[in-house]
Amino acid sequence: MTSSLPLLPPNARVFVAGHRGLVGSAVARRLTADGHEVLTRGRADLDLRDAAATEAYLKDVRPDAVVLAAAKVGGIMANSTYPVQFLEDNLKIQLSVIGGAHAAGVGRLLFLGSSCIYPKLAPQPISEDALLTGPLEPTNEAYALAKIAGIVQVQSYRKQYGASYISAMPTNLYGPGDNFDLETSHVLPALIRRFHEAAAEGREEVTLWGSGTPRREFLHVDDLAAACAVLLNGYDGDEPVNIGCGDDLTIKALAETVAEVTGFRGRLAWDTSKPDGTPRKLLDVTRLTSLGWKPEIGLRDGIAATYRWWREQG
Ligand SMILES: NC(=O)C1=CN([C@@H]2O[C@H](COP(=O)(O)OP(=O)(O)OC[C@H]3O[C@@H](n4cnc5c(N)ncnc54)[C@H](OP(=O)(O)O)[C@@H]3O)[C@@H](O)[C@H]2O)C=CC1
Ligand SMILES: C[C@H]1O[C@H](OP(=O)(O)OP(=O)(O)OC[C@H]2O[C@@H](n3cnc4c(=O)[nH]c(N)nc43)[C@H](O)[C@@H]2O)[C@@H](O)[C@@H](O)C1=O
Repeated sequence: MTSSLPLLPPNARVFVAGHRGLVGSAVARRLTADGHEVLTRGRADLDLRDAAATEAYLKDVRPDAVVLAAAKVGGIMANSTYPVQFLEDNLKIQLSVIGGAHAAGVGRLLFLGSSCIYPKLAPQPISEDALLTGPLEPTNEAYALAKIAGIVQVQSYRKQYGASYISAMPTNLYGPGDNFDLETSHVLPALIRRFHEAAAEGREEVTLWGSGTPRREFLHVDDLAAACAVLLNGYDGDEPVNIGCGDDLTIKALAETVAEVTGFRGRLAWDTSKPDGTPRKLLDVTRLTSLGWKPEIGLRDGIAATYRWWREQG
């Protein structure tokens, strides 16, 4: 269901959970630019796995809306190495924040899931109704199940209490504020770092994970934040909404683009002892684009801007 009314009032007070992360920081920038007041709380002051503390905080500040961008997040190796934390931390954060928002009378909430919630071999591009139609990708099953529970939690608050809570499923994201740790990061920041360091050290070969054949769709986080604003203002339906750019490429093609941007001229090698993950997960974004959103940052420009940002961090 869509609405012609702005579902988020002007100058709304919005609690962005996870405001220091890739997504939360971009959403906070966007909402601030749109004239809203962004409320934040660092993890040292509020561990969002603590349901009582989270509810007390939300009852104290009583925001008009909540964006749930706090989560235990990581790339393929982190997901497959630490399934306990990816399952339990995410379930706890979701129970605390979504339940706490309802207890505090918060009228509007946006929950962020991920494209990995869909079956490993879902038909491409993946539409929202592919959810729960087949087995999940094993490297991120624990994380995906936690996120699926979050979607059902949102739908349950809608059904039982009429809450105006919604879910969005972003594709692979990148941009300023990303995690560049080689063990835990997603592929795009890992490639930027690997190629930058190899070029700086004059190395002739860089080894990447897997076979290079899986396909991924990448969206700049500022485009994601714009999509979140569109959804907060104009979408109030039970079904999650996919957020992606509508185009994908192989990891090998991504690597060639990142190598070009970072000035690495050497060879690529592939460590096939590392997992490939799902072969493809291109999202069908018809539902979102029908609300008037479209991506504005092309992949090469986005990678170049992210590379500049990362170098500026020292
Ligand atoms: N990155 C991606 O490619 C994609 C991300 N998403 C979704 O977007 C959302 C945000 O991801 P992203 O920004 O990339 O992740 P980040 O790791 O960059 O940010 C996560 C944020 O959550 C906070 N956080 C984690 N655990 C707790 C806790 N127990 N208490 C308080 N704060 C906590 C972190 O705090 P601190 O800074 O203190 O660590 C951090 O600010 C997630 O739901 C993720 O599933 C979906 C698809 C793709
Ligand atoms: C957003 C999404 O992110 C994760 O799923 P993923 O897309 O499979 O993750 P990824 O970005 O880590 O890898 C993408 C591809 O790239 C290859 N690859 C090559 N070289 C490196 C490398 O150096 N690092 C990494 N991380 N990957 C590499 C890697 O082998 C894989 O084939 C899940 O957390 C999932 O839960 C989720 O939601």
